[in-house]
Amino acid sequence: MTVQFDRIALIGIGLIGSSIAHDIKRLGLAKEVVIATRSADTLKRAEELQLGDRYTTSSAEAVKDADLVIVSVPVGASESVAKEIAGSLKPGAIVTDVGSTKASVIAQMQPHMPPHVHFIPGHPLAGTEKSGPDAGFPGLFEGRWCIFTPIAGTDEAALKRLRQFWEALGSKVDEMDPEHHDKVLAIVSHLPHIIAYNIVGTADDLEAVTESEVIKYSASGFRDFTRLAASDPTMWRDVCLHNKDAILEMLARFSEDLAYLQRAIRWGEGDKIFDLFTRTRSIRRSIIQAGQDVDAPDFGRPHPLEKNA
Ligand SMILES: NC(=O)C1=CN([C@@H]2O[C@H](COP(=O)(O)OP(=O)(O)OC[C@H]3O[C@@H](n4cnc5c(N)ncnc54)[C@H](O)[C@@H]3O)[C@@H](O)[C@H]2O)C=CC1
Ligand SMILES: O=C(O)C(=O)Cc1ccc(O)cc1
Repeated sequence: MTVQFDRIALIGIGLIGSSIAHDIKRLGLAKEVVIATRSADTLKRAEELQLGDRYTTSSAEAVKDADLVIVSVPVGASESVAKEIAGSLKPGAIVTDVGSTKASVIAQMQPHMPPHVHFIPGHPLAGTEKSGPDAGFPGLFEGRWCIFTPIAGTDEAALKRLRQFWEALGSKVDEMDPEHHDKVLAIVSHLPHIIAYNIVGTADDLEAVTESEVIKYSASGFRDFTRLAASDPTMWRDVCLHNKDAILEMLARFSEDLAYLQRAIRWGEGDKIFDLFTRTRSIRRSIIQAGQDVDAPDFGRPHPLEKNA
């Protein structure tokens, strides 16, 4: 693989930042990688893992002379990072992010971006329930989508360079309007996590009644929920607060549909229950037919390249 950038700055070095760092190194995509994160302990760990070439707790310091800046922090920290780096960005630099919500990240970052940089919001649809620099691994983005939500008038050459970067990591790149992205992700990613947090919380509340039965007899259905519900609380709190409207809209529909199912169960309406379950069963089949990898992490199993998979 050829070097694509002289200097890449990674702001935030958790699961996503460190996975990107592994791939940049593995594929030789940059001459130099500078890593910045807020906490000195996390930075020390990134250095021990040899994820980059230079390390600093100052995001402003890290972005100096960087051609590509990738912000991989919880979405609620986007504005503070944008403010911190704004004055140090190199003219012509590409600034991107990996946040799970897009309209809010744009609202937080865009006003601070100087006119001489190319700000291109992005979101790789790949991850796990783990967090921190030890959680990252090479190949996380292989075969997965990365969605860009570009701002109107974005320089085509900058878009192409960023697309080539993600493609080098093995991703398939798509473009979407940020509001549309947020609605789609609300139903396919944010609601499943919220439902998982909720059901595991309910089971935990019941535990006082059932003593240790919840854990002892937890079959695979419940175990799948516990994986999602083990995801990073800061990251997911921020997703909930920063995609509020789309999540509330999807939760309202979900509650209505749950009430329908609840009523069908109450009145013994087996046909209604059977019809719904038959329709949903075919969804997984159509995902497989569409060539999507149901064994990928988003479908509940460890990624084959993940440590301790
Ligand atoms: N975890 C996942 O599966 C996925 C996460 N994302 C998005 O990627 C972003 C990062 O998530 P993860 O890597 O999973 O989180 P993480 O919790 O593993 O890492 C977050 C990193 O950001 C740093 N950080 C927090 N606030 C900061 C600040 N103000 N300045 C500098 N560094 C700061 C933390 O020290 C840590 O290094 C989030 O926006 C998340 O929505 C996107 C796709 C998948
Ligand atoms: O671990 C899982 O199942 C995920 O769904 C990972 C994930 C979390 C957040 C994202 O924005 C994208 C992917």
